[in-house]
Amino acid sequence: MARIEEIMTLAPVIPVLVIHDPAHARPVAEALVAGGLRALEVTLRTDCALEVIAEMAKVEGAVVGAGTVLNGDDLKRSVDAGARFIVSPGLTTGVAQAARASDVPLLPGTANASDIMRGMDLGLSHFKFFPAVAAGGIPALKALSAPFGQARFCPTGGIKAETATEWLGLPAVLCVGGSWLVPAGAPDVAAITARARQAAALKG
Ligand SMILES: O=C(O)C(=O)C[C@H](O)[C@H](O)COP(=O)(O)O
Repeated sequence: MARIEEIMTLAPVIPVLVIHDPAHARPVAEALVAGGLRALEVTLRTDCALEVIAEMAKVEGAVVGAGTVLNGDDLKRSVDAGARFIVSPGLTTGVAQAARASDVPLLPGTANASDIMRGMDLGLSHFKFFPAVAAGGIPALKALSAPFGQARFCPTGGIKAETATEWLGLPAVLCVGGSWLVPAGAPDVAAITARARQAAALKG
């Protein structure tokens, strides 16, 4: 099993997190883990993201990764902060090589057949499908995954609690990603845990 597959199968949903205050890191991670979601994607969209990764990595049961990783430097900084997996909106040779050099599992974004073929050339078989809804939704991923029998996906982008089940029903889909679990602002930990619990119980 590819190591990224172990992360993709910890739970049906990977929360995509945009955290603006390092003080929110631990309560958010604890609330998500309490609800049954262990793989947490902290996007490098905020200035404090690396600090957030380091804080969340201290939470028991959390498997913290970095998202919005755009190049090898982002990747190395994320791994140094404690990221145990890497998510990228796209797929570049630079990011793939940096992931191999750091020996960290990579979930790179793909949106078409050429992206997937380039990933396969780089030895990858597990991909994010991004932006999932805007790139054609379920019909697009069904059609795309047909020629690539071994490929497995984490669709992300535009997926919500109400639509996740349908995506999870596709045989090539191991999990979905989404930002709906943790809305912006001061964290309401009870609400986050409730949403996480609901997400963790989703079945394909
Ligand atoms: O930041 C990144 O690395 C991305 O690739 C984008 C995120 O995964 C999506 O923006 C999440 O999508 P929503 O669940 O629709 O908010």
